[in-house]
Amino acid sequence: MTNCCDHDHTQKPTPPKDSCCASDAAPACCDSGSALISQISEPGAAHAGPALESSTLRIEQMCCPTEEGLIRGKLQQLREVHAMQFNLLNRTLHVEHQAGTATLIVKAIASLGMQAQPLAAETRVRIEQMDCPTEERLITDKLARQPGIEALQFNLMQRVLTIRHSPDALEPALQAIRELGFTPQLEGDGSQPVAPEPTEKGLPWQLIAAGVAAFVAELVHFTDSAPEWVVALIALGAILTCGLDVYKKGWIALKNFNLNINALMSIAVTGAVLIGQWPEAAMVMVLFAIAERIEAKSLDRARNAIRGLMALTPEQATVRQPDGSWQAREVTQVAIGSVVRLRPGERIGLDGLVTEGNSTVDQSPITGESLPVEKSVGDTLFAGTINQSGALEYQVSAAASNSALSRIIKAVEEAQGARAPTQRFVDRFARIYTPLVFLLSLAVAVVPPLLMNGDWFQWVYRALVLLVVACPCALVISTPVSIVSGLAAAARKGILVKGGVHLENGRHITHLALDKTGTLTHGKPVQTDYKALGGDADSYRKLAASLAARSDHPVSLAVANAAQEQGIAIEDVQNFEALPGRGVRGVIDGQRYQLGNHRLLEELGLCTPEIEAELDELERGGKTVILLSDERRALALFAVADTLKDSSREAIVTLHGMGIKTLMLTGDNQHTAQAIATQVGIDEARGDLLPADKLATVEKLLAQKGVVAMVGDGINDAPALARANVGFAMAAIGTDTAIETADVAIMDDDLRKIPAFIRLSQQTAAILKQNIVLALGIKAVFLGLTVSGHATMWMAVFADVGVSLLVVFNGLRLLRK
Ligand SMILES: Nc1ncnc2c1ncn2[C@@H]1O[C@H](COP(=O)(O)OP(=O)(O)OP(=O)(O)O)[C@@H](O)[C@H]1O
Ligand SMILES: [Cu+]
Repeated sequence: MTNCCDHDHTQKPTPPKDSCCASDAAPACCDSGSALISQISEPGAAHAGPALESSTLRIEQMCCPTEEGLIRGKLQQLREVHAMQFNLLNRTLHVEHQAGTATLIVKAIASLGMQAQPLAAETRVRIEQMDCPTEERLITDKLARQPGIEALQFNLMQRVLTIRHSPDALEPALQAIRELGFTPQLEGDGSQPVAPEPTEKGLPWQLIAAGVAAFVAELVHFTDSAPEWVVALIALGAILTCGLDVYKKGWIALKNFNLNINALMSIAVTGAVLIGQWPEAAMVMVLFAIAERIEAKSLDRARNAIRGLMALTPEQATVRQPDGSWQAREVTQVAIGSVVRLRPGERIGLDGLVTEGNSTVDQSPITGESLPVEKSVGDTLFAGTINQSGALEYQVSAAASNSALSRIIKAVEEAQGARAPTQRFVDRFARIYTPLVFLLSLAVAVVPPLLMNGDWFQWVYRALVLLVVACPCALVISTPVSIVSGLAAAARKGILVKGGVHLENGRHITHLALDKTGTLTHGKPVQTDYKALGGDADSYRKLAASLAARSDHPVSLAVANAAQEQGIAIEDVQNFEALPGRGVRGVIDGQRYQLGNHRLLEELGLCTPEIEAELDELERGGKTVILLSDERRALALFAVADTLKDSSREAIVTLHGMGIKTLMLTGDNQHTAQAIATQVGIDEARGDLLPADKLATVEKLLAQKGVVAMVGDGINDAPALARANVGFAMAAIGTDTAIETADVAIMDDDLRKIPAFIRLSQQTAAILKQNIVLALGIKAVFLGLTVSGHATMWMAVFADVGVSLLVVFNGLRLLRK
């Protein structure tokens, strides 16, 4: 049988080749700065009760922001739509909406003359009773036979099952889950923080009473102070007090031909009763119940490590009322656009833009970087961070459920659901292991008495002990606990890892390709040289500034800023166009001008040897040069220089120490690229690359059997990032594109987080290995002890519990890394 959970759930989006925004011949609407993915959310609907569903629609005709605007406007009018996320690169739209309203949305889009094809609906179902891997197996088997179910993704940590299904397959699936004795609940808005419910498994008094009863039964039996039927009665009381639930679950599993721990325990305890071992049966059941409880408790700790971040946002914010007074409001009730006041030292409740005041903010809860960041009018604030010295006022830019922090938490929780390779291995192993041990114990019970004249009682007893040993719980739980702890530890450092796979792959990285602008450098170049190539220097400067002011490319920004500082007024530009990888062009006063790099000048056929010599000298100094030209000749040149981040050098040294080869990929020219590469100590520099060339370079490295990671800013590097084995996005905080497209999002712009991530990946791998060896080793020892008759049943339960706890605590160690 093919199990739908064996798929790799972390497939990267591969952008279609003909996408208009990724190709070099991009239309004017697709300047390099325009985000390919954007998100909105309706403030009011964020905490409304009804169950939500999310659908991914593919809209072929949607390839430019204009169509996005159209659809956005239309869907915003629908009350059923809660949030939408456009991905122009893949031409998909991800909508969160009220359950069952997908067709309504498709119709609304059709009314705009566009066809929306539902890829699949995704529903998050919370199943409180699902907290052991064995239950997951039960559900997988049952649902795999249902039509219309495309994929299942279990997150045992959150007890959430995400079902990808065709629109009408949800109800039958829920019904099937109910038949297994579970109560599925449709999850509301997944981004809303839900207080984790405490795990209650049989009230403690029941456990205590059962424990006392089991102990008394053992005592009475041992001292022979009452007839055997009294012992049996007390033991039965103990078994029923704490074991009914186990029997119920065990029965459901058996009915579905599944041997989970509950089924094994039920058989073992029943078997012990049948051969008259009453006190032992009671003891085993009590120990098992206690073990389950402890294990659930420690799993809660891992489960809450992420939610703990959520606790960072205060519940209230001080909001300005229409009459100008200030009042404390629940953050979930604050609408986008409201103005909020912050006292010094106060935690920030919502994302927003500063409208008044100056202060510093401790952003470490999100970025892991404790150095305070200066904030003044126009700067972005993030929910969960801490205002320090001054008072601030800010305008709310996102609903509480859609803040950067909420999205980070949501992404990490989703990452937990995706199976890491080790976990897939362990799951497959457990699937063979349990039936195998079950068969072995059958053989142990039957073969020696029949063929070797063994004692029936003795061998049946040994077989029952084996059944207890057969429980794979410790093995199965060890992996997710370690991975989740690793993900949480990373999140605390400001590294958002989008799946256990990446955490496992990180340590294998052999090559790291780095983007230059904004990754190695600050991405804020400053104009250093200006030279008119004959003619009117002042008017050329004005023309260049007018063109540059229209672009948000860092090189243009540098030229525009320099002009502004010198008080140069800018002129109107018609037919403005961005030429990706080259520059910009437009018409001023009826004359066409271009402002761009050497490549552009060559393509226009306006380059001369004199210009080339000029360029050569500036570029060797690590400067980037762009030229202003009209239809006939180059008019002026502008050189800008970017500064290296202090952290870049250190990060590269550490990476080299780890044996990783570094390679710089940039759209800038080869000379500048080489100059900067030498400054930071990078192995190799490749310049003059168009976005498609970056992708090709990554592919070439992949073909050479390297494990290639790429780090970039996630906008024009998106295709290369997606193609690399591990794609890192820098400075991801606040940009949806980066969080969406990257495998690993670095919240601030500190390159040293990459070696930190690799180290964490190594530590996680070590702990995974230890756990598997521990779990299997102790089982093997017990297998031997049992068959040779040295182990009792309660010792087996004890060992089983012991290993489970051991691997869980070993996994939780990662939280402290
Ligand atoms: N809008 C623009 N304004 C001015 N120059 C531009 C513009 N777009 C591209 N250029 C020129 O083309 C070169 C390549 O641009 P591209 O955006 O591909 O890479 P980059 O951002 O400079 O570098 P990196 O690839 O490291 O991010 C730039 O260095 C710049 O000289
Ligand atoms: Cu040239």
